[in-house]
Amino acid sequence: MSSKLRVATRGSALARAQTGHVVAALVEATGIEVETVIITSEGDRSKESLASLGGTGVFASALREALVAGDCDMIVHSLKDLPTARYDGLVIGAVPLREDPRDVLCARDGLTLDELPEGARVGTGSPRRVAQLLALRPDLTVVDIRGNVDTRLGRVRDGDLDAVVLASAGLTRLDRLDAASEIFALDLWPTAPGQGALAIETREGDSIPELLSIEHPPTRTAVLAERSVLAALEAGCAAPIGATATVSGDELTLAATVYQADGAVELGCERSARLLGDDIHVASLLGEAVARQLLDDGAAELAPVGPSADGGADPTTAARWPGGTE
Ligand SMILES: NCc1[nH]cc(CCC(=O)O)c1CC(=O)O
Repeated sequence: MSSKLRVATRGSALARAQTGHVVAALVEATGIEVETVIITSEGDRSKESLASLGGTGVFASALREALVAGDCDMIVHSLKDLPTARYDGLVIGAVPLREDPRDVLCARDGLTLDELPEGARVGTGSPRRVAQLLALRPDLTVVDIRGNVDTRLGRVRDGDLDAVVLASAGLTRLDRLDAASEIFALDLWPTAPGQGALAIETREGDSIPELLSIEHPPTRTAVLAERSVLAALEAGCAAPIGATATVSGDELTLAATVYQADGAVELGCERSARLLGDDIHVASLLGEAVARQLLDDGAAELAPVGPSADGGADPTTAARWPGGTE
């Protein structure tokens, strides 16, 4: 690799902030020179729903094409937005220490979920968050919203919504965690596989030793277990699934929950495994075991997951499951 690294990112404030943190850490640890390249994708430009743009990966594909073409050496992604399927010729070159994986409520007047008035309007574009909100507060009016973090917070500030649900990690990276009025505990409110974590994607076969300085193996192991559930359920980033894994000593624990779209029914499964050398292998096996248990318990009947879910082409599935994303 040349002595200068070119790091690509989406242009949103959140993407630029998280890339800035990665670049600062790389420079501080290794002294290497880093250039940041901003790439605008169809997902950033379009106001269409993400499902109509092709769903999973609309943000990642323009960046990945640039990486494959050699226009940059690495990409900084939000791990939860990265499709689980392998992309030919690319690998996850580093996974840094994860930020807080929890979701938060950002409500007017500092209100908590319990304190929101009956029928309050709460914005989110994520089917998981819709189901979680309705499971706890079936009376709420959930409003499908898109846009960056600032736009979403603006709709509460302007009085158009009573609250929005956002990731703590994104707010922290934008220095806006002050907008949070309640933090949801993970055992009550598991979040998206990979939430709070970043993925540094590189070309397979490239050697970039500087990345070792920001790699955090327990985070890689945990997010791999979470993503392995998603992959084994054959679900995408828009599926109403929460998954949370933690590494404590040599023990990996994974809890996953699949929701019915309206939050009226949910299925959970939690398992642990000992990490004995090949962490990556253990993590993917644990994810598969949890997914198999969820399918045995009827996950495919609750949500469009598993081999019978064909990506929304079935009109009954599409009707049950409005497009959206995390
Ligand atoms: N798809 C949007 C997105 N992708 C990553 C984050 C937050 C940061 C993270 O989870 O790493 C967000 C915003 C949100 O969900 O509130």
